[in-house]
Amino acid sequence: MEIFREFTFEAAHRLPQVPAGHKCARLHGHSYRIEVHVTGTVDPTMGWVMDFADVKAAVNPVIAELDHYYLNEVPGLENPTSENLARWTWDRLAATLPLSAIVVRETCTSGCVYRGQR
Ligand SMILES: Nc1nc2c(c(=O)[nH]1)N=C([C@H](O)[C@H](O)COP(=O)(O)OP(=O)(O)OP(=O)(O)O)CN2
Ligand SMILES: [Zn+2]
Repeated sequence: MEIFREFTFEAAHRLPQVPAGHKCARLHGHSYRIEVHVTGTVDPTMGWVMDFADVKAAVNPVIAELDHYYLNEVPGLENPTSENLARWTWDRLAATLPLSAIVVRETCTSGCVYRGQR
């Protein structure tokens, strides 16, 4: 079974590798949404994989490193694409949660899904 919790944060970024004149080379911001997906068996007594509150407690410190920051200045996010942000988030959480996917939504219509190594 897989459960997920969504987290939101606001941040600024620019994409340093895009060609000159690309709109994403300019400083701009997003209301990011990140889904953290966790997998496991359903405990027969509790009826859940894990308490959503425990997912929240594990993820909130990571979100705090991103919220209202300029992502390009966050170590490891010098090129803060959705893909790199998903991988960065996975790497921060993989030791503490049984992750199955990280979903990053940069806009209402664009994002990525990352399923890393466990
Ligand atoms: N594969 C990726 N492509 C792009 C990324 C990315 O992280 N991974 N990021 C961007 C920009 O950050 C951009 O701000 C978001 O892209 P886009 O969907 O083009 O945003 P818009 O809301 O401006 O889209 P429109 O539908 O054109 O208005 C670009 N590409
Ligand atoms: Zn952007």
